[in-house]
Order: sequence, then structure tokens, then C-alpha cells
Amino acid sequence: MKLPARKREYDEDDVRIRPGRSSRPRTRTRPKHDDAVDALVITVDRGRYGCVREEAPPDSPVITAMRARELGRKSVVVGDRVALVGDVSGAPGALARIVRIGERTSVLRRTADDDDTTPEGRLERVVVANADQLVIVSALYDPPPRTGFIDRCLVAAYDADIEPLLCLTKADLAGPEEILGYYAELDLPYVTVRPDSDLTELRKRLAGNISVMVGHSGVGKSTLVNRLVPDALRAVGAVSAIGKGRHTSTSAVALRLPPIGKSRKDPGWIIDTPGIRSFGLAHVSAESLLHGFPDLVEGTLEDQPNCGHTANDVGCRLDAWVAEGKADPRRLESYRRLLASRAGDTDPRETERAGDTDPRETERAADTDPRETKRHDNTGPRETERAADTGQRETERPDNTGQRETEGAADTPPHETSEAADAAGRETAGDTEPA
Ligand SMILES: Nc1nc2c(ncn2[C@@H]2O[C@H](COP(=O)(O)OP(=O)(O)OP(=O)(O)O)[C@@H](O)[C@H]2O)c(=O)[nH]1
Repeated sequence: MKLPARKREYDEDDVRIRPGRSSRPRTRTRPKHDDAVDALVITVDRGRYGCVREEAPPDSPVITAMRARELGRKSVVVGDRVALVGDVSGAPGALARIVRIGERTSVLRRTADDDDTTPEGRLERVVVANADQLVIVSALYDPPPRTGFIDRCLVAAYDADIEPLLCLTKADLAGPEEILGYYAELDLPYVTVRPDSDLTELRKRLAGNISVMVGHSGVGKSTLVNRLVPDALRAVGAVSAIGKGRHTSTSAVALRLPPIGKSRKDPGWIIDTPGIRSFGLAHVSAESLLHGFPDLVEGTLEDQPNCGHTANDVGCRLDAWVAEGKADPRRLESYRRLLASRAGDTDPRETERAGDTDPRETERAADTDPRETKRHDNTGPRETERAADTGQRETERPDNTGQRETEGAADTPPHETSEAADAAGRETAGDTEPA
């Protein structure tokens, strides 16, 4: 490397706050952790990760773990398959360390807003990793089905390459004909549920999969989760309050489904998402939005190049497609509403009226707390503390400039790390334990 010809004047801008790179763990010097055991992350709670070994008996205790420093910036979310070292006994007070995160087969994301030009729109969260199926729970009556919300979930599912399953509850109060008619072109798999129905069909569809459940408030999601996993509370211990309302600090909890009769087939896992009632789609490109509307895709094939398919695109082929009866006009309307929302062109009340969002969702602090957005612009200790708290933040998008959020204490200067560790229950102290 060539040295500069003249020595530079230094000022306070040159002061390094971060430690030199040499003090960071380097790949080649990392321990191999050959003795690590594989586990699935089932809860995330203030820097602590509840993990279970998938092959262990269902009543095995949950192993509490923290992230090892060597994980760097990588986030750990519910559904992640991780490697653990340390005390993996699951005994009270025992603490293991997550030293590796397995490659994810899918990543379900959402944003707090649809418009990626707003801070909320750029606040991207990974909901869960490795899900195979998105179970969209919708009541047939009280509250009525909200196709705007279902369409949104379909976009999120197709974008994440996760199979959707429509779960229609309260079938004792209304029939599914109308809603199924709306999705007639889609060949969407569905099940109906009533209080007295046996859940065999649903259980069969869940078997062998990791399924994420989403739904508006009041659709009967908790009731369903409790029926599917009667000992849900015990399964995750005191970590979170399953079944009612929102978990105190986690946004998702994975529950092992009980075996189906005498079958030895893996009954699968369901991930309940009590805090999640809407899917902001700012992370989905305008082109990818169309993936949630396979019934419209063919209609766009003969369209003029660069047609944005919005209501303002004169001559958009989709209008003719719908006029010819090849798709339901309400589907085009829904698609265009999402496009407009993504472009920041809609009145949020309009979106709410269309049922895209749960009115109660907008009141929930986690998504709309202005402090959350404000803190995004700084990377000070408080930010780090919040990141350590949730473990749900994601920084993988390179275009998120100004939005980078530190995902854990590992990537922060020492003074921040210690504060974060205080918040996360002495995470750093554990980080430095010998392997
Ligand atoms: N008639 C009927 N009522 C149901 C059914 N499933 C749930 N309910 C009722 O619907 C109401 C809402 O059910 P919950 O399970 O609390 O709904 P939720 O989706 O978890 O709602 P939040 O707790 O707000 O997230 C309760 O009064 C349930 O008893 C059903 O299949 N039929």
C-alpha cells in the first residue's frame, strides 16, 4: 500500500469510536464448535432465545440461549435453525450460546408501512425464518372476511416463496361461498373451521411443515391455536403468554403440534404471531406485487412495455382482461390499491376501510410508535438496546441507508455493548465466556 506523500492534519473527525478490526473475531480464528447441537428457535425475548432440539421428546425443557459474539450482525428470529454450545440442559438458569445460524429456506418479512420512501416503510422486519406455509386465518362472519388483508398476506407469502393456506373460521355463522368465489381463479387451498369441527383436515395440512398463522383480531386465531396445541402455554413455559393478546416482547412463538393419532409422521410446527395483524409491503417491488395476483398475471402479458398497471395507466390491458370476465374486478381493484399504497398515494383510512389493516393494529405501539422511527436515525446506545431487546430487526437490505439498525451487541463499540448487555441481561459477559 502506498503511503501518502505528506502527513495529514488530524482533527476530531478522525477519532475512532469503534475498536480496531483486529479485536474482532475473524473467520479463520473462530472456533469450530464441533460439539454444537442443532436446535430450533421458538421464542425471542429481550436478547434471549428459547430453543428446542427438534428430535428431543416434546416435553423436553426449552433451552435458553443468547447470541454469541461471533454471529456478528446476523439476526436470529423464530424459526431459525441454530447451533448451540454451552449449557444446553434447559435447566433453570442455564444459558447456552448460539454460535451458528443455519441457512434459511424462507424469510417472511413485513414492513410497518407500504411506502418505502417513508421511515416506517423502510423499517423492515423479519417475521419468521424457514416457514413452509402461511396460514391466513379469516372469520367468515364477525369480523367479516377482509379480502384486502388476505390479498396482502398472499403477496407476502408468494414473495417469500411460502405456500398460502386460507383458514376460514366461524363456519357455523356463515358459509364460505362468497369468499371462495372471490378467489375462484386462484386454486387457493383452504380449510373451514367451526367450534364443533374436528381439525383433522387442518392438522394434515400442517403436518411436516412449519406454518405461520396470521389473522386480524377477533377471527378466532387464539381459539384455534389453543385447540391445535392444548398445552401451548406449557410448551413455551413462562416466556410468553400464549393464546390471548400480544406477547410481552416477542412477536412470534413456535409451537410443536401434537402427533396425529398413532401416526409417526412429523405433525409440524405452528408459529403464532399475536402481535402481527397486518403486512406492510414496502419491501416488495411493484413487479413482485403482481405475484400475489396470479389471476391477473396473464392479463399483463399483452400489455404495453412499462405499463405500471395503475388506474392512471391509460390502455392498461388489465382493464380489458377484467371486462372480458377473465378476472374478478375486485381483484384488480385490490391490486391497484396495493400499488397505490406502495407508491404512497393512498389515504390510510381508505386502506383501513378496505380491510387491509386491522384498525387496532394502527394503535399498537410496536408498529407505529413514533419513537421507534425517530430512534432509527441514530445508532447510539438506546438503539442498540432496542435491537438487543427484540432480536427481530433486519439490516440486510443494502438500500436501507440511514436505516441500519444494529442487531445485537456484537457489532457495537465496547461502551455501547456494555449498555446493551445491561439491557439484555448481561449478554456481553456471556459472550466472552470460553467456548
Ligand atoms: N361462533 C364462533 N365463534 C368463535 C369461533 N372461533 C372463535 N370464536 C369466538 O370469537 C371470539 C374471538 O376469538 P379469539 O380466539 O379470541 O380471536 P383472536 O383472533 O385470537 O383475537 P385476538 O385475541 O383479538 O387476537 C371469541 O369470543 C371466540 O369464542 C368459531 O369457530 N365460531
